[in-house]
Amino acid sequence: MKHLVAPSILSADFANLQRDIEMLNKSDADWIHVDIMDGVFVPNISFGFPVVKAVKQHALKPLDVHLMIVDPDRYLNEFKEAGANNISVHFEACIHLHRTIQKIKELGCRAGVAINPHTPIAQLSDIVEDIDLVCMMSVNPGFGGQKFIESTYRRIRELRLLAQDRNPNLLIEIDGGVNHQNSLSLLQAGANVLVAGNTVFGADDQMASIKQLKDVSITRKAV
Ligand SMILES: O=C(CO)[C@H](O)[C@H](O)COP(=O)(O)O
Repeated sequence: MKHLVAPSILSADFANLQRDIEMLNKSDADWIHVDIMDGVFVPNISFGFPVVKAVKQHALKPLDVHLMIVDPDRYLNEFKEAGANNISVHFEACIHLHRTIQKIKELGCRAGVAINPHTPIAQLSDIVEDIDLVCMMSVNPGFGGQKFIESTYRRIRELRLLAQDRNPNLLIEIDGGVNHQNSLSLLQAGANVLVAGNTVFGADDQMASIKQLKDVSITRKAV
């Protein structure tokens, strides 16, 4: 399968959000990545339901919602109603992760688990067959524009190996510090979804930057 590109609107111009969503509609982007931060799970607050609903009104592409919030079960219905197509919850924020994943699926969304850079990949061993995607953090969550953490390559390979028997179609999404220098290596390691904030919205030609991420082509290495 051709990899997917999901620009993160955390780096968009919030004063011109409709313009930026319309740019994404016309671009080669596959999903629109939407970061929700509560100021508790991460040291930053982004935006909530009214903004997600407003984005949904203009978006022609699926909303890939990444919940960086504690106890996300409280808000799954609301995010579905606001327009989420994919919902990822943090491994570190869920006490009953299996139940949370079942709930996301019952809502008709793709179910994802996001994992912090310090959390061992092996912790996903007993949930990997129940999920559609892993949002692998390649920075510490909370802010756009951070430096990519190099151990991510090893972690992608480890996750691909873990998933190969139990969920070979698992989507491995890399979130944080993705750019035109590391995109090929990430795909070669086994990722198949690239999230990019600053690389897209910080570019002079944003649509060209998305196209460049989308056009990376690989011969996949055996894991
Ligand atoms: O989840 C996130 C931060 O917690 C963002 O999606 C991520 O940082 C993307 O921004 P950039 O590509 O600029 O690093």
